[in-house]
Amino acid sequence: MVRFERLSKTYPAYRGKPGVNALQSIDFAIPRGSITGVIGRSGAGKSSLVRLINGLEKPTTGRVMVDNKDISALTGRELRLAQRSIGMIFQHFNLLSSRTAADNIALPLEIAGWTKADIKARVAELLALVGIADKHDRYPSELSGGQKQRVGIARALATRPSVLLSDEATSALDPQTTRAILDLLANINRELGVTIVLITHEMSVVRQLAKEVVVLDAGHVVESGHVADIFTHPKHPITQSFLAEVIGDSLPVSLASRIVSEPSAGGQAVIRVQVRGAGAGDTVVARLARELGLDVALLSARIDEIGGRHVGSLVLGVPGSEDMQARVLAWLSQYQFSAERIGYVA
Ligand SMILES: Nc1ncnc2c1ncn2[C@@H]1O[C@H](COP(=O)(O)OP(=O)(O)OP(=O)(O)O)[C@@H](O)[C@H]1O
Repeated sequence: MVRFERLSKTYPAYRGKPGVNALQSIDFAIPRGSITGVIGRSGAGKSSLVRLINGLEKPTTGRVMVDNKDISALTGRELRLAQRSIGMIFQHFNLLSSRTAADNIALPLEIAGWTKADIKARVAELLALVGIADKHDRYPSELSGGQKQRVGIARALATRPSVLLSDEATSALDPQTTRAILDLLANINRELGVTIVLITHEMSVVRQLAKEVVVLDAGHVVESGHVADIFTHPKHPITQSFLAEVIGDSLPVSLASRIVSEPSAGGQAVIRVQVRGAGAGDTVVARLARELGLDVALLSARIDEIGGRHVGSLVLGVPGSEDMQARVLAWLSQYQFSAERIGYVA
């Protein structure tokens, strides 16, 4: 497990540039064997957090515990030994171009002083684990992005770490390859019990893989918890904006271009309804139409299922008077739907 205890990190002023409070009052634990997403925008402090976990940076105050060892207090040989229990994968893979896939994977084992025979057996095992046994003798330039990341994952797991840090590991990959790599990480977590810390700026990555999520903004943890809870009840505006990106709260262009701010005779009000909860969106349109005796149009809908709960939004076209629209909003609010009128269409 990884635990941050009242941690802060300040980079001192340098050559006329002011000091930076990169992380402040960081206090949370990443449970052993979990897959935890750490999400934040550029500059939120994600890379600083990674460097603190693997001991490349020292905290200004507080400490980082990895497997009950205070990594921030270790130096020299002790630190290098502790770092063997923390594997790391990177956005740009960081493979040595002069070494084959097998030799890249062997590198940490050579550094750890394994025998040639042990290295050979372990490398074969790792290549099979990541699904590229046939790429043993290939150089990085002969591999696709996904295959390079598989080599990166095998190398990170070589010394049997208890924690795997993934720093934007799928950011350079296409969506299909991203999914395959995230599936591989899920299998590794399940089979080896490795704790995975997913550092990312993409909520879609968190949604696919993580069970827990920590939202970082300007050096602070602004929200954390189970992914399904955060997706269904995001509290902080930064979390809401991440969610809007993945659950498609933005309107289709064809609809957005028709929306105007003033009603017109015979037109409809456009009402957006947030859907957050178990099966919440299933019957809302039918019930609304039936109970209020109204022809409600479904202009757009996007609903995902996350952790067994429905998350997304419906955009309804509601005909009739101001008074009728107010009744619709009141009806939705009575059933705990968050809804707003975003304009009108003719
Ligand atoms: N070595 C350093 N010296 C001075 N300031 C730094 C250093 N590293 C990071 N910072 C500053 O600390 C803050 C947090 O940076 P960090 O790289 O941890 O964020 P990030 O979330 O990883 O961003 P990105 O996704 O862009 O890499 C930023 O304001 C950054 O400019």
